[in-house]
Amino acid sequence: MPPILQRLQQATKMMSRRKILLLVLGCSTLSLLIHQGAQLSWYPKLFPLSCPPLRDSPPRPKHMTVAFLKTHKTAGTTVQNILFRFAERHNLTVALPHPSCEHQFCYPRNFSAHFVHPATRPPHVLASHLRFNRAELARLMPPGTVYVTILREPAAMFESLFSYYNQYCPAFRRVPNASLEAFLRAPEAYYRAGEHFAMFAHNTLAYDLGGDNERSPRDDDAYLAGLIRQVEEVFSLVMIAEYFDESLVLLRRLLAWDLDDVLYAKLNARAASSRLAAIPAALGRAARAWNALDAGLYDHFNATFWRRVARVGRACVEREARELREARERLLRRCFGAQPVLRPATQIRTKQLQPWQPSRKVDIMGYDLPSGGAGPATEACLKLAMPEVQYSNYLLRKQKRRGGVRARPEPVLDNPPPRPIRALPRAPQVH
Ligand SMILES: Nc1ncnc2c1ncn2[C@@H]1O[C@H](COP(=O)(O)OS(=O)(=O)O)[C@@H](OP(=O)(O)O)[C@H]1O
Repeated sequence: MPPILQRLQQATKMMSRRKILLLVLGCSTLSLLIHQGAQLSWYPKLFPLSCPPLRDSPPRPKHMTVAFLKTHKTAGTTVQNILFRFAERHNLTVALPHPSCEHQFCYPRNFSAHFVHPATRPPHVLASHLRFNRAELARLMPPGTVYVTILREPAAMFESLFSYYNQYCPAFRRVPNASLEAFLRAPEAYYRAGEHFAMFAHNTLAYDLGGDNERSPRDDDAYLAGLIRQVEEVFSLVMIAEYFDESLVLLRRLLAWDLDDVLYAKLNARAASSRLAAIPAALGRAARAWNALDAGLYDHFNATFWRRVARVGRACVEREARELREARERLLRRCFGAQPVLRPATQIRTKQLQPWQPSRKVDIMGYDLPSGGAGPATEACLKLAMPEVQYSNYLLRKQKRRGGVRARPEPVLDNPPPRPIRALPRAPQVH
């Protein structure tokens, strides 16, 4: 072979060896990245890949006293269910409303410790609807109680309130064709401050937090600032419904709980047919303008939420949220079958799992146990999907038995609330 051809052949061999070498190098780097859990993340390399250790030295025990302010239509029932199950697993006492308050602490009245059933005092955990009253809660809850609440984007929240309370709230009932658009075009035409359940139609978050829902930040921005300050003084964590899993990561870190302690099934969700698929931008703006106090609260606490996430490490929070979602999916499959689906109450055979229905026009969904609920994990699965009304009744019965007050007559409240919102679930229609 002529020398020029020999040199060419050698050069080609060198090239392919270099290519192979490069290929091997590339593959091993990729597999290293995947095995380290970096998973080609979009986060800049500055963020830590693992979370800072949760447990301090000496290890912090799980925090056992929690007061959760359950605001309306903000995913609060799902959080309440997490807390109820935690309380049961750890043999804690849950504060529950006196029967004449229904399943809420005599909402919409200002909370009073008198609304708490005596068999559920002194409590470790409180998670039922109430209108916040700092002094009365401090009187009820043990020192060191951690206060937590949750907010939701005001336009989405208002759409949910409008649909859910359509038959209860006179301001909504007056609107022709139950049209959210008509209401938001001229809210003053339908709304009367001070009438029964008016708080469901105007700045519900501010009302639940103990504020004056008729104040407008446009006329009085100091009021909003003062309300924010009060919330910050009391609440160690304000969760955000849109970032539910991230909120649970912060919650479990705050309370030194395990990730398993905050697994959940989504509760109290409306069927797709009972909700607006998307809120048009103009409607969203109108909802925020009408609920300007709530919008101000949400914007502030949404910003502080993300600052807090950044302090823990955004990549770390996202990673834990991902772990939580994976564990939650496994749990749902174990409990509700290979393809766990939310179903309307009419398709739920297990009575204890039928969610309360606010009206014939709104479908609230729930889970059902497969094959009539046979299997070892049944009890835990039942509780995981148990709606608020059934779970509150169950806990009250259990705690009364524990306290030995079964035979005693219920103490009567001198001034019970006007009308309960939640009675028993609507009976399912048989097809
Ligand atoms: N995990 C999670 N993440 C995001 N959103 C969730 C979650 N769980 C419940 N939801 C939604 O929260 C709405 C029900 O809120 P509440 O349980 O607080 O309602 S209530 O005031 O107790 O009646 C209800 O909203 P709408 O469906 O828009 O009405 C639920 O779908």
